[in-house]
Amino acid sequence: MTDKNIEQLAAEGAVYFIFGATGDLARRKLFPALYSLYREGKLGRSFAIVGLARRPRTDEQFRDDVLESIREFCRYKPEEGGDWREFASRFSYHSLDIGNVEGMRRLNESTLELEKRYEIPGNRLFYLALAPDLFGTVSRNLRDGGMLESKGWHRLVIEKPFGYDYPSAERLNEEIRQVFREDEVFRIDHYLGKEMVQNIEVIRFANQFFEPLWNSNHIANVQITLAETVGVEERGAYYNKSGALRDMVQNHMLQMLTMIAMEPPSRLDPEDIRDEKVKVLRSIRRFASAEDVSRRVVRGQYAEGSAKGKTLPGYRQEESVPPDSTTETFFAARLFVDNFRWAGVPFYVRTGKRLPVKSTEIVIEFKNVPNNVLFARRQDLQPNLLVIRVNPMEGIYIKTNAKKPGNDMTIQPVVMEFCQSCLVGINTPEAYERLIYDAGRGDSTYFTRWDELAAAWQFVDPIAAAWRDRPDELAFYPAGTWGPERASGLLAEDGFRWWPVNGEEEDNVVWVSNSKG
Ligand SMILES: NC(=O)C1=CN([C@@H]2O[C@H](COP(=O)(O)OP(=O)(O)OC[C@H]3O[C@@H](n4cnc5c(N)ncnc54)[C@H](OP(=O)(O)O)[C@@H]3O)[C@@H](O)[C@H]2O)C=CC1
Ligand SMILES: O=C1O[C@H](COP(=O)(O)O)[C@@H](O)[C@H](O)[C@H]1O
Repeated sequence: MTDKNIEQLAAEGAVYFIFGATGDLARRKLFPALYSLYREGKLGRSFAIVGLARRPRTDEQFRDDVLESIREFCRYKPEEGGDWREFASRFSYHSLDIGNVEGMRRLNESTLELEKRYEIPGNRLFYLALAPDLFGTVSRNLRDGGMLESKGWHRLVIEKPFGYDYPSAERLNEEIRQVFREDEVFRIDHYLGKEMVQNIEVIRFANQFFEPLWNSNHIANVQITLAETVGVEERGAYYNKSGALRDMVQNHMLQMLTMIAMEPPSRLDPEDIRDEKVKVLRSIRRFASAEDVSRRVVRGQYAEGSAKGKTLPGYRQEESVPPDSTTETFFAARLFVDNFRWAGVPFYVRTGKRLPVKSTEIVIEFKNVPNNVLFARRQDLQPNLLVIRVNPMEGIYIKTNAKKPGNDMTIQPVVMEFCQSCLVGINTPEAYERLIYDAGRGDSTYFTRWDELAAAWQFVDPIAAAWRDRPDELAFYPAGTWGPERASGLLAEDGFRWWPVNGEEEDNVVWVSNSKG
């Protein structure tokens, strides 16, 4: 699709239906994102937003809820510019049990009136902020209730988790496919909406610096860390069935890996980009056996610990978690992408809850200069690094070696950082903003296609199966630490180590950054 087409589609406007409008996701992410888009004129020429859930609410009560959520979570404040009343007037609430087809018919009638009033040409975007077991029912009832008969386009935006394993994901996909075409389905992975994840394409494909080096001849290893300080909070009912593998690895971690590893697409077209990503997912070396999983994967659960002088409960002591749970809250692994470009390069991935910092970073560690007669044996020589800081700090830095000023030939590692989120005036859009905007204009680049999702589940399922047979291999780590010791062992076995994340400085490194005055 050309830029011009995309802009025209965005300009047409649509009715945005938020199913699950009284829920947590709508409150914390979706309403604020819609308001930011409104403030930036990105909801199209004309729009209306309909919130749906079972509990009764008047339009006025609903608008008050929305206002509260925007005040709390949005990067734009209704009091500081913009026309809040105009925005609020486009919001309405419809009480509906999505199992009820008659209710859907009534929704269609009121939607036709809305479309007439605001001159919206029948474009309808259905955002399902609902439990996944309702996705199939909603899809069927949207069709049976006549909601898909309007003249414009129809798009279904679906939240994660998309299934629990490959068979359940396939069943779910089949239910949706009975009603929607693949190009009408937008499966959210909010990491793909993050500014720095999207920036990977530019860093890789618009810099002659990096592209020639982006392969196993020059890269020693890749490290992807997604660390969180939070515990399971009140989400135990969901998380205890999911664990880090399904909650983070199957989606966000593998998506970041594919962005780093994929071949350049022939065009910047959603299908071309996603074709390349699928190839990576299919090239990730499968685990051959339970022993292979034990060798290459570390599985942990946080025990009681502390952070900032505060005692933190262990996972099993959390209120919403069974006291004998064997669910993993930490995952680390050594993965390989078995293709020409990446042969033999380890990709170390780790994610966990109750780690010391909140930080998502991708480190590319380069090989040392070959046969460097001058410096190869120097203790002070460090490998070059390229670090992409995804979240919450956004930016990029490179670590190089330089001569320390003085009479001796002492080597000094120097970091040069561009801290994007430190720039005054930068008000980075939230991932959900970008994704709702893209869905509104029909750009599916940063959504997961079914074959990507299928490949990710097919990779992850054997790990879960191996764990079922070996529950004793769960290792406990004190909350507030970097997970089980073995996570460092994974790298040490190959002669590597995890590089510090979150801008933690090491001794003897000169750090030049727009964040440090
Ligand atoms: N919260 C988050 O941060 C994240 C959530 N997600 C995913 O988003 C989805 C929603 O999550 P979340 O908002 O936390 O869930 P909540 O439990 O907070 O909200 C669920 C919503 O669904 C509505 N609902 C439930 N049953 C029906 C029904 N039969 N008919 C109509 N509406 C119904 C509820 O309203 P009512 O009871 O009034 O009917 C409520 O508005 C899930 O798939 C979750 O995995 C993904 C990433 C992050
Ligand atoms: O999808 C999820 O992501 C969040 C972490 O997202 P981030 O944008 O804050 O890094 C995680 O806490 C949650 O368990 C998971 O479901």
